[in-house]
Amino acid sequence: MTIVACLGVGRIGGEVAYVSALRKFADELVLFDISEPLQHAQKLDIIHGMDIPVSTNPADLKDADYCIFSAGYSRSPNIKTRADLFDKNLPIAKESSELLKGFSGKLIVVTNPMDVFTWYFAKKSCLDESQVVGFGGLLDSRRFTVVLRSIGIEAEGQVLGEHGEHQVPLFSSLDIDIPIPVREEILTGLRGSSMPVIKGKAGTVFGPAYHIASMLEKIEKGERIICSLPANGAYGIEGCSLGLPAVVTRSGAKIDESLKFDPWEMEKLHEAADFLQGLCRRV
Ligand SMILES: NC(=O)c1ccc[n+]([C@@H]2O[C@H](COP(=O)([O-])OP(=O)(O)OC[C@H]3O[C@@H](n4cnc5c(N)ncnc54)[C@H](O)[C@@H]3O)[C@@H](O)[C@H]2O)c1
Ligand SMILES: O=C(O)C[C@H](O)C(=O)O
Repeated sequence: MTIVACLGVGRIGGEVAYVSALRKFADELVLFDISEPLQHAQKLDIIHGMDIPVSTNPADLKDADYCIFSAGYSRSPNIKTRADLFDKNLPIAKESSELLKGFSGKLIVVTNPMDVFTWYFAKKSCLDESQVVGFGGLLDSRRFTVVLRSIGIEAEGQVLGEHGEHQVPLFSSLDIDIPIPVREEILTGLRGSSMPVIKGKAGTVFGPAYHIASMLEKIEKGERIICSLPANGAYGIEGCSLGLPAVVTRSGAKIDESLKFDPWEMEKLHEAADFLQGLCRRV
């Protein structure tokens, strides 16, 4: 029996609840949002579709196996980067950590800037670091796969680093050599890949929700994923959480340190770490 909770049930939380019920991953849902009418509407909309117990009692959050943290502000077209949401979403993360007292499941951090809030919950909240993992790398990797396919390269893209401007697509693992100027051009495209969705429908929904639900399933199976974790010295990085390959289970996570980076990738990864260390110091 698996209980999935969503803390913040706007676009992302609502869709993840729906998709994880639809995929029969969740046997029970707990929905919490600061907006009571929205929370009620999301519950009704789900149970009008399928038979699944849905609690809206915040006291039930602590009994969930997985809690998706998706409360807070999202980007509008005039908010340039995810990092620009830091000041507005930090108080929401702090408030939410109060609601998570006694929670012993796995927290999946989605709210942006996601890597920084992963660090916050892992290092500064009432939770144990082993309970916390950030979502973003699987989505960025899929976007990279889509771009590679559009230029005739059939490969599964992998994107590490920040879920944001300092993302690091891995080119050296591809069968084909991609020159630096082309890499930079692709990277610029990847940085902007969610904006047409935000402009067209106010926020990304299906892509993230699909991959968050997949991530829960991969955690259950102990499959390798790309996710945000405090690096704690991996690849020579300290003082921040960022996207790395890892095997994550309910009880912990093991970063896969076997990847080999070329100099361009290594430089980008350390730029991501430098940037995120600055923000993580502020939590
Ligand atoms: N990591 C990723 O890949 C990824 C993908 C998509 C969105 N996001 C981020 O996820 C967050 C949510 O995005 P969204 O599109 O669902 O936004 P949204 O505005 O649709 O939903 C956010 C919800 O949070 C609620 N909320 C605000 N303060 C709260 C509090 N203190 N307690 C409980 N609920 C509270 C709001 O009422 C709202 O319903 C944003 O920060 C967005 O940037 C991240
Ligand atoms: O781009 C955003 O602001 C939303 C989210 O982080 C995404 O990548 O879809």
